[in-house]
Amino acid sequence: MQLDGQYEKSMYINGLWCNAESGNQEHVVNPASLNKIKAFSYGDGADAKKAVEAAKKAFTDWANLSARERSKYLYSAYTLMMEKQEELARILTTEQGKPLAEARGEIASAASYLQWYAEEGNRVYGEIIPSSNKGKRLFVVPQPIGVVAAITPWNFPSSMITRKLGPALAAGCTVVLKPAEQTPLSAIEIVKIFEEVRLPKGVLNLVTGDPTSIGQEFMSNPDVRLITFTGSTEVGKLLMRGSADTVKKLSLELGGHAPILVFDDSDLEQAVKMTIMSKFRNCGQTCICANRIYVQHSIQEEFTAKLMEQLESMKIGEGLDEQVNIGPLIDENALLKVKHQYEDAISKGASTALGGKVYKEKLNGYFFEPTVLTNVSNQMKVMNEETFGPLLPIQTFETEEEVIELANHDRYGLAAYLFTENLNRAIRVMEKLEYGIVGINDVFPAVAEAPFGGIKQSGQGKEGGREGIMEYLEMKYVSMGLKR
Ligand SMILES: NC(=O)C1=CN([C@@H]2O[C@H](COP(=O)(O)OP(=O)(O)OC[C@H]3O[C@@H](n4cnc5c(N)ncnc54)[C@H](OP(=O)(O)O)[C@@H]3O)[C@@H](O)[C@H]2O)C=CC1
Ligand SMILES: O=C(O)CCCC(=O)O
Repeated sequence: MQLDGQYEKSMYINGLWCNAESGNQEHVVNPASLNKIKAFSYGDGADAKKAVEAAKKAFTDWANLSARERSKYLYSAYTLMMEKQEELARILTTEQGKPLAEARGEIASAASYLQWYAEEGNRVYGEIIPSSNKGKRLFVVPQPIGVVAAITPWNFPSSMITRKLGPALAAGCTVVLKPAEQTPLSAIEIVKIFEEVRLPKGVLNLVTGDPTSIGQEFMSNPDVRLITFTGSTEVGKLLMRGSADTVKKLSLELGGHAPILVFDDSDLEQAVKMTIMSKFRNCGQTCICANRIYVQHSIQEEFTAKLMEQLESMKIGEGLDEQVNIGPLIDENALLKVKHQYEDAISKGASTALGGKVYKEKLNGYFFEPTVLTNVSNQMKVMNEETFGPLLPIQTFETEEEVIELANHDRYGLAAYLFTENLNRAIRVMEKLEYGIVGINDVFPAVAEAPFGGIKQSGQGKEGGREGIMEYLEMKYVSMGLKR
């Protein structure tokens, strides 16, 4: 795809690229330069309805293929995606802003979900239950749930899509995808890959446009049997409420507010390095990003000094520049949210150890300096709300019990991390953390082969791993009377 400001037909319904029925269009904006890079179709509920009809029509044939046959399409899509890694990474960086090295990593990660589910689709087993009645046989038969509506965010415009498409298609479901309006280009490219591997028409459909109207159609249409969503907790709740009337299954990957616990018996070099990687990758816009850092009091000075030393060398700028390691935030609202949390913390007594300003040097985009706050307390917004930006607050603690309490005192429960070299402490603390994912001396838990997902207001359901495909399956129970 040439990012040349031209118009891109971005709706793919029943195997055909098309415009929105309304004829409306919007632009994709590069968050680093604020240049308009491409126009795309801005559809609504009417387009979503057509897409659901197409997905419904395609369902029976797709579900009736053998898992092996479905797997071939996924495996070919994986191979093609890896062949196009560089091209796709550049598109991703241009519309989303993350540094190119991270974008390349995201494409590889996105492809890995297609590869892994191409394999896992072949291992969807049923069950035979020993019956208490000699005259009966009891079975459980897994079957695809039906038409799936997938709503995805802008922070990982490729991998959040394939994390849903991989297991859904492998299970035998058909899909209508609605990507974020900031990043439709990566979604278009993924659909083109499936078109190129000749996925049967209607199995994968794409609608771009008005989230409220498209979301309304997904929620009210009885033919949509599952909504799988990654995004904010607020929209997740709205989808839950709106899906009540049609009693849909929901798989929700929502906000997070991850704590990092650094104990005095940790490998400090490793803890500092990984804290930086967790907090500043994707400019802090990752739902499992470290949001609050708790450092044991006795090592706080040394930890902060080492952290600052490493942060000084970070380069802010446009992600296509290979030297850059911090790109822009996605839009103005995201920038204002970070600024607001920073000002709130300062007004309540925090000190700025580094950064603190909107970054404008020769750049038009939504840049904020990597920022470190010390003298931080529980009353500050940054310790209570998801930041989604490059703001790193450090609070100290004295005891294990105290920091577990601080970490768990939250409405979110997605990911938490701890650094310690003490095996007993690692297990003890891990077991007490009320989170769906715990990283011990590790901040990169998201892999295709493991179940990713939150508890509390961070969502329900899992993506990745054996559990990930279960979201897309119904377990049909069969009770059979036996004649002898
Ligand atoms: N868990 C995660 O990975 C993510 C968490 N977030 C959190 O959410 C905050 C806000 O980000 P934002 O992009 O606004 O997140 P949203 O939850 O608004 O967006 C995520 C997806 O939901 C869609 N959407 C928005 N409103 C509706 C609706 N009424 N019905 C159906 N779909 C809808 C969006 O479409 P559209 O783009 O067209 O608005 C997008 O595709 C972030 O600052 C962050 O805290 C955000 C993104 C990802
Ligand atoms: O922000 C998310 O929802 C997923 C993180 C993906 C990753 O770590 O690669």
